[in-house]
Amino acid sequence: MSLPLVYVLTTGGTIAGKGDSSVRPADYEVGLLTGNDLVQAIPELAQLADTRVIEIANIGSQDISFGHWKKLAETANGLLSSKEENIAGIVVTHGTDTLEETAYFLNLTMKSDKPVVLVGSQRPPTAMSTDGPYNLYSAVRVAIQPEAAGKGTLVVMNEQINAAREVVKTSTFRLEAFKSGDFGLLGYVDTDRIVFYRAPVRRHGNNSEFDIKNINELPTVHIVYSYADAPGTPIRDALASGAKGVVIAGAGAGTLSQNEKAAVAAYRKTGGEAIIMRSSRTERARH
Ligand SMILES: NC(=O)C[C@H](N)C(=O)O
Repeated sequence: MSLPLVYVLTTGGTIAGKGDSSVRPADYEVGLLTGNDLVQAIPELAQLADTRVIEIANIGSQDISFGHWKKLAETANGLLSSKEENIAGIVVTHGTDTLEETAYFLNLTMKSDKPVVLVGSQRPPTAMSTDGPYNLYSAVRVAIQPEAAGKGTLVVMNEQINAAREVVKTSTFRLEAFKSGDFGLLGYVDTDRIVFYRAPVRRHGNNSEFDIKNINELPTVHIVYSYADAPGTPIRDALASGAKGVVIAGAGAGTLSQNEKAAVAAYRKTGGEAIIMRSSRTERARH
């Protein structure tokens, strides 16, 4: 019997990093190992799946841009709808710093219910007790799991499965880096089985909001973080730079300082058309 086919799309990050010392897991450079290096370092994968690698980039995830997202989304959609190859699922390796943003972008643009699983690591493969290879092995296990289909883009790290719509990085260096706030994780990757406890019901997969083919650029939207007595300068500068929108992460339920309110009011008087949204910096804003 043939093994399920999984494409591994690689973008870089710590999971593809290299350091000089195995006992200093935070000292390394990202993006030095190729996609093939990552897969070949895990011979056990050959018993699980037929894995094929496509390198999208090899960079730190702070440098991921819209161009990478477009290429990732189009590549993944193309592969998943292929008539020639029966693909079980897709794994995307990624730096953890902005992994949640790429995961959410794919959640909004995938046109297939087959699993798309993002994975990264907190320690490079050269570190003692690296989490990279086991996270990647776990991600491939989830990508070939029939139950993982229809749950939107997933993030698998540290034996946990989270939904792209909800997950955020909550720790700079600890292995349990990703959490899904109020909603919690979707399931676990255990050694003997993969267990799901819940499924996201918001739009994704075949029913996702956007068609990437029609999107060639994203409007510039600045995010301004508010605090007590915050000046209005960042809001004024963002609007003066021609941004299409400004999202203010206000305090509490979205309150602004006097200076920020004045900056917004002054802009309104100019008749400018930028959209200004008040959001909240609290961790548990109304969803
Ligand atoms: N753990 C990581 O992958 C962090 C790294 N700076 C990145 O996001 O590329």
